[in-house]
Amino acid sequence: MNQNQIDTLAQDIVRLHSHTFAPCTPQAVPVSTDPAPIYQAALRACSALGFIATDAQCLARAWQAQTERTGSLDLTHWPDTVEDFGLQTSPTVPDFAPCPPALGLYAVLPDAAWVGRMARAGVPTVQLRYKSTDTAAISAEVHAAVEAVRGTNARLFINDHWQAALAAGAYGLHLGQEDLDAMQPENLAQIRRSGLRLGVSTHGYAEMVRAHAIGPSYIALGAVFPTTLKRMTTAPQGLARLAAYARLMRHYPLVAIGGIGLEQFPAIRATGVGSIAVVRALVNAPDPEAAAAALLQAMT
Ligand SMILES: Cc1ncc(COP(=O)(O)OP(=O)(O)O)c(N)n1
Ligand SMILES: Cc1ncsc1CCOP(=O)(O)O
Ligand SMILES: [Mg+2]
Repeated sequence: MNQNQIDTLAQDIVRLHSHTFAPCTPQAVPVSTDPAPIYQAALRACSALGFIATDAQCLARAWQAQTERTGSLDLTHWPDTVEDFGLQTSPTVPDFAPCPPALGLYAVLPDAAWVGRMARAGVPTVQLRYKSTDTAAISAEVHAAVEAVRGTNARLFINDHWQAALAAGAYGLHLGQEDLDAMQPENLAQIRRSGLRLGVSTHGYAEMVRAHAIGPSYIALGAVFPTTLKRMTTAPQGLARLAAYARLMRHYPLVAIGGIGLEQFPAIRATGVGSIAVVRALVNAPDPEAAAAALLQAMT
């Protein structure tokens, strides 16, 4: 295939998928040494469709693998098969304790008092997201959160503080990509052996590939919409990408997060994710219990 044919192929992929991923902010095409024409065309197309370099590279490999696996180039079929992303259907390492496939409404909360309040309001999955570097304060808040959900049906995940989560006997732990960077393989192995469930944040294809290699209990996908609560290094993913990610990661319990309120619930649910995580929709609500009831209703 010559350069003109590769360019035409790239344009065809963009033409067929730009309506799905619009609006797109084209990204620079990453330098690549892979000479395969499908890879080259897909790399250009995915960059034009707004995927950041690492994600465009993952997608280009997947387009190439999909074509080799099926024996034909189907430009209409956006890659959605884990094997085409170089992943096995079941991860080998370390494979964490399972959690239910649908975690339902997931409240991410700033302290143990909020955790108890939302657990008593019937929210099935709650997270203590207590930002502090004071080890004693962290330990006290995590223990208080574990106590706060006692007698309710809520599953409690602890954000960031894995040692405290282990010590307090929480249901699970949530880690982001930077948290994973700071972990030793032995730390992850210890968490897995303890039976603590692990949720991992992802913001695109490359991070999903990384998460899959760890084999977490669930995968969080975000930020779907702009959020004021966290400085994100990636652009909001939007509904179309969320749907594509949800198709690829369908074997995992999935959690959508970021800028989601009651109004967005139907569209998010339609992507197939079994859980929606919110912060402001609950903690900024004039009546958080009433807001929880409405969000719970929208989850069913
Ligand atoms: C359910 C869920 N998804 C994503 C996050 C974000 O985690 P992380 O990227 O580590 O950022 P911080 O929350 O630690 O600021 C989350 N907490 N929960
Ligand atoms: C912690 C976190 N991680 C990704 S978005 C986010 C904050 C979500 O808050 P909100 O639901 O208020 O947008
Ligand atoms: Mg974190």
